[in-house]
Amino acid sequence: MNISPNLISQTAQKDMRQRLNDLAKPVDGLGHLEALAVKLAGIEGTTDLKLDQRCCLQFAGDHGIVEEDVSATPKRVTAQQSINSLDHTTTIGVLSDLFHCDLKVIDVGVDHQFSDPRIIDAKIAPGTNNFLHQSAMTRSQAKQALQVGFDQANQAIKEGNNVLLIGEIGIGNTSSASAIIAAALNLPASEVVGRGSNISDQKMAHKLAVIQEALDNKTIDSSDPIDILSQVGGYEIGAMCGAIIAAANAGVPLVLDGFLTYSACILAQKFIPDIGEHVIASHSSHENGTKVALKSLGLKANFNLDLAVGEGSGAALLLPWFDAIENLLEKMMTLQKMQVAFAK
Ligand SMILES: O=C(O)c1ccc[n+]([C@@H]2O[C@H](COP(=O)([O-])O)[C@@H](O)[C@H]2O)c1
Ligand SMILES: Cc1cc2nc[nH]c2cc1C
Repeated sequence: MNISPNLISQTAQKDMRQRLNDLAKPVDGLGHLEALAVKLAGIEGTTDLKLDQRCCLQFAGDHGIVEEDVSATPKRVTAQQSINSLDHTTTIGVLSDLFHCDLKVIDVGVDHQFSDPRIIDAKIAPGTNNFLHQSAMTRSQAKQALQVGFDQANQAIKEGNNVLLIGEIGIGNTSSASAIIAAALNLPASEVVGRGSNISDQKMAHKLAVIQEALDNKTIDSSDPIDILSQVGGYEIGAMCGAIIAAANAGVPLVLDGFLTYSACILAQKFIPDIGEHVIASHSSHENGTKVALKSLGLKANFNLDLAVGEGSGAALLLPWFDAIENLLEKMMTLQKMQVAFAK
């Protein structure tokens, strides 16, 4: 996995501001859509944005920490929803159809032997170890997880996709993501642990205690993303981190989804400190640690619907905004043609 992020083009950003200012509307009239268009221009290095070939990479993995009763959901849902996504009956399955986005499901670490050939088999192990008592995975497995995501993203780009979305399915993974963010940012678990797939107050107190105990029992090098990933991570989270790095290298916009994708991006930030410049945030997740994670990445979410689904579903909901940007740039009348100049 080589790490050589494409430079963000300030020229393309400046040209995009100019192009937006010349559209038949008040200056800054398109508000946040304009900021999004400028960011996309910087990533792609052109004002001639290409946003029509989209692919969501949904990475799937199981988590040993579920033995500690930290989730509301049975573990087998990871495997079930992986198949359901391919049948287009999950949230991302429906939304990816609706918004013209290809969807790939990649098994990086599900505790199930799939016989469905539509699942991309990149299984490293049948789930992580319980990180309360052991390392979640070895350093070598952590590197493999990064490589899986890196390769899958590069493959999707090679196939002609000009926008990548990342998502996941992994029962128990909000525990892992919280521990990753706490370890990476040197924060107590209480600042990042949340309700995940909607646990009760009682279970929430227990989950918090489990994650804090796990962190207290480990010595994690907060500057080393492989150490963090191997001690408390998840295979699908590592893969998402690899996908983020590949997209940044290629200058292809990658849309983050919710909390799990933030944890992957915080790992990617250890490799590429300005990674927030290279990725697009979609929504602001319902999960507790959202604010602190997005702040650390220097990212502002574009919308907040209090989503807590994951799968890439929130990222897909940003796609109509991309359609809007592409169409407005292409079809709108210009002030120049109208011979309109604004009064100073
Ligand atoms: O994307 C989010 O922000 C998000 C927030 C809460 C839960 N989830 C989803 O719920 C699952 C993890 O929840 P849990 O309680 O099992 O840790 C996992 O499959 C995620 O996709 C996702
Ligand atoms: C049904 C269900 C679907 C999910 N998708 C992502 N996480 C999930 C958790 C549950 C419970």
